[in-house]
Amino acid sequence: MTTQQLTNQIKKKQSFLCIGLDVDLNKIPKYLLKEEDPIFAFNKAIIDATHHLCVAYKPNTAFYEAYGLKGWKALEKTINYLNENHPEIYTIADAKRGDIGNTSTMYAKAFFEDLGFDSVTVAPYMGKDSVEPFLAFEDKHTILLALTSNQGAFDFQTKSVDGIELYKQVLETSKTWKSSENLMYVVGATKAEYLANIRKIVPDSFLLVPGVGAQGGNLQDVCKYGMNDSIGLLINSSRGIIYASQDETFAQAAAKKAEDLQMQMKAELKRHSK
Ligand SMILES: O=C(O)c1cc(=O)[nH]c(=O)n1[C@@H]1O[C@H](COP(=O)(O)O)[C@@H](O)[C@H]1O
Repeated sequence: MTTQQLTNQIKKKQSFLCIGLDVDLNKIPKYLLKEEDPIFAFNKAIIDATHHLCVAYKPNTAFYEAYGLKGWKALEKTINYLNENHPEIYTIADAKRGDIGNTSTMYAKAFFEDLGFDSVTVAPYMGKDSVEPFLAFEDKHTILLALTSNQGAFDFQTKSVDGIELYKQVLETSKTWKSSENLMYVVGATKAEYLANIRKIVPDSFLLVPGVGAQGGNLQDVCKYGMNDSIGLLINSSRGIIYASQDETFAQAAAKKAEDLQMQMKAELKRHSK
């Protein structure tokens, strides 16, 4: 999917919500554990109840890999379900990969070709030749970690090297890489005050912003500092939506939480268009 198509969906749905499908078998309703594939049953119910309220889904692969072959099968069924039933929805494999070139190519094939995701999250630490293999895939996006939502972001990302903070160097340097038009960046919602400076470096790029909901990030602040002329934001919430209830009403409860965020996004879009 192109960024223009994504922006069109955002305008149509009045939403730039990304729902994180981070499925933990200890947190889903107990009665689903009787299903042959409880992870997929949970995801299907969440997708069926929320697809009109969001423009993207982001399964974090850790939550699937943790369950071995069964988990990976559930991930495959989830992406196939999305691509077959909701091709207009943007999909993110949150895998945080990145390695030497030939290995990165295999990671990229796994998520773009075999599973058919629109994008994958990638760590920038190993540099240009670890990221360019992902960028080489046409109409696919590489979402590079820039400034993450966690406390540990201050260990390295905000430290200065030659007088410039590392996350700024990631943004600046990555713009020089081959096919850099296929880049998006992760910026944590908990670091909204950094967004104004980030926008000076990457004014046009899409930003994936996790950390509203369970991690306490503020949607309005993210919009104030991070929205650009074509919106340019995907705001993710995982636990805050999918675990709204643990009984039979879980999917409707998730839809209610998603709707709360979508309404706030609609208000932000209205404010932005004035
Ligand atoms: O790349 C990510 O999506 C990510 C980056 C980051 O800086 N912080 C962050 O929380 N995430 C992911 O976003 C999701 C946040 O989940 P909740 O805190 O439950 O909304 C998890 O899948 C995290 O792995």
